[in-house]
Amino acid sequence: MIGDIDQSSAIRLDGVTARLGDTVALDDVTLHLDDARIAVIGANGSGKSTFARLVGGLTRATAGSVRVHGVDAAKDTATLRRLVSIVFSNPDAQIVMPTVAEDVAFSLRGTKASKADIAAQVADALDEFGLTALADRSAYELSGGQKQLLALCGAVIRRPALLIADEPTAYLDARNSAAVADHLLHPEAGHQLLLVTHDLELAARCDTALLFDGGRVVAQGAPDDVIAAYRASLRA
Ligand SMILES: Nc1ncnc2c1ncn2[C@@H]1O[C@H](COP(=O)(O)OP(=O)(O)OP(=O)(O)O)[C@@H](O)[C@H]1O
Repeated sequence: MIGDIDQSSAIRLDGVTARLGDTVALDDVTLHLDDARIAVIGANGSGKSTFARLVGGLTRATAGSVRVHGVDAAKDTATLRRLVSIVFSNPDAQIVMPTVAEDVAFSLRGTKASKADIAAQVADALDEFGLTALADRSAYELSGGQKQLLALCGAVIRRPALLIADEPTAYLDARNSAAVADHLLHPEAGHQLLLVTHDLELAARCDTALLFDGGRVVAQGAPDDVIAAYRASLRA
C-alpha cells in the first residue's frame, strides 16, 4: 500500500492506442504500474504527455482501456479527475485566484469542509511548501519557482491518489528545480507520482522508469537501466 492506495489497482493500460489527428501518439501500449514514483522519459514527440493526459483523463484512448486506481477512464471521467491532480510545466497557466492563499483554497472547492477547516488545511499546506510568508501576496507576482511550488501545493492539498507532473521543472533554475523535486519525490507523499521529465537526474530518483519512443514503451524497469537505454538510443 502507498498511503490509502490499493496497489492492486494502480495504473493499468491494456492495448491503448491514441490517435491525435493524423498522428498515432500512443501505439498499442500495455502497462501495469504499481510503483510509488514513476518516471516517464523519452525524446520530444515520443508520446509521454499523451500518456500522462490519458492517465489523467484529459485525453481519450482511441482503442484499449485505461484504468487508474480502479476507475475506468472512459466510463467515469468525473471520478478519475477527483482521484488525480495534475501539474504542468507552465506555472502561470495554473494560477486561478488572486492571492496565494486563495489559490490554494480554490483546490478545496466542492469539498464538504467548513471555512475554518479549509483555512486550517491551507495554512498547513502553505507551511509545508514554505509559502506561509507569501499567503496574501498576488500569486501572479511570485517567481517562477514560487509559482510552481504554489501549483504543487494546490495539487497535493486535494490528497490525490495519483499526482501527475508533466515537466514540472522545465522552466525553473537549478535551485528552484531542486526545491520542487524535493516536494515531488518526498518518499512519504501518500500519493502515487507519475513524473514526465527530460531531467534524467530527477528520473533517476524515482522507483521505476518508462522510456517512450514513437508512441511505444521501449524500456521499463530500474531508472538507471532505463536511462542507460535512453542514452544509448541517443548515441545510435
Ligand atoms: N493535439 C494534437 N494533435 C495532433 N497531434 C498531436 C497533438 N498532441 C500531440 N500530438 C503529436 O503526438 C505525438 C506525441 O506527442 P506528445 O506531446 O505526447 O509527446 P512528448 O513525448 O510529450 O513530447 P515533448 O517531450 O516534446 O513534450 C507527437 O508526434 C505530437 O506531434
